[in-house]
Amino acid sequence: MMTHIVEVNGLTKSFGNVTAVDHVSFKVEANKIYGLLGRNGAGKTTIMHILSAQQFATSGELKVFGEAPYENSRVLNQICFIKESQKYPDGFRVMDVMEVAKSLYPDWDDAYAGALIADFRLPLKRKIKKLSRGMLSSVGIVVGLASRAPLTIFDEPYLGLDAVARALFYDRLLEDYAEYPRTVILSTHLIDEVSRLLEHVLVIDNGKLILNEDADALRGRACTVSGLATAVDAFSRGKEVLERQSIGAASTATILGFLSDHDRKEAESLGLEFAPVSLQQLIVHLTRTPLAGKGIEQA
Ligand SMILES: Nc1ncnc2c1ncn2[C@@H]1O[C@H](COP(=O)(O)OP(=O)(O)OP(=O)(O)O)[C@@H](O)[C@H]1O
Repeated sequence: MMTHIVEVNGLTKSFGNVTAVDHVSFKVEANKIYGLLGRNGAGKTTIMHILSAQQFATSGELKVFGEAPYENSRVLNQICFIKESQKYPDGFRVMDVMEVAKSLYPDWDDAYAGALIADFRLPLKRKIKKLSRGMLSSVGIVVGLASRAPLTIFDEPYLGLDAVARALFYDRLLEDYAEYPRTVILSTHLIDEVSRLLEHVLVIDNGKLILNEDADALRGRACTVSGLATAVDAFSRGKEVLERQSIGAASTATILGFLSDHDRKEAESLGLEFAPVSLQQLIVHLTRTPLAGKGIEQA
């Protein structure tokens, strides 16, 4: 049985002299929630456009549900792609979007869509053009969830969405996913907010895949130690320190790598305190360096 629903090998996409996606290889397993993370312009949207056959790769191999996705209805029927700036035909009302979605997605659940519309307080008869920015995002989220597509891709789906609506999205996604497992790829900058949802993390930086790891494993990948600067110094020696901050005699160091029992005992004896590093902090650390030698010339 096929468990990888996406297989990408050496995927590259260039726009003139900009390499938006640079030899990226990864696999996506069925029935998992993936976070596709990275800074602005990293190449996330381009990858999602290629997976959903909205753009051609310049080179590399791509299989989605075991096949090339281009003009392939067997594959495309199984993908729902929700983007932040979705355009709808003039005059479309919320109910028209739902009707079209119903005809597009074989696993669409009308009753569930209705419940979500009520949850997100969407006025069915209102024209899409008259919706607020946040309501427009909610329309996309309702379509993405109710499509129950085997591969559902959300690209920054919540521009303008308030905190209550975002929490509703996360809760509904988790509940429905538990009942109807499918693969979700979520691209977002709100990493802390979605952190509990993610089972696997792909981090793209400047077109390259720099991290492809199970989210739980990643959560244990770094920690901060704090205490007296001299003790932090002694403990950090020989370890990979991502960040160091000092205030007076007190210091904090963010250390990459798993700490052994021996390390923990040493830290205790030095009077140091541990704290976990959030996924967001870790990713910020991993992607914060400037692009050496590239400046802003790349455009
Ligand atoms: N149609 C295009 N023509 C030229 N350059 C493009 C085009 N689409 C994307 N790019 C460039 O490719 C790079 C990756 O863009 P992409 O939209 O994939 O990034 P992203 O990770 O989704 O960013 P963000 O988080 O800001 O949405 C950027 O440098 C962007 O300027």
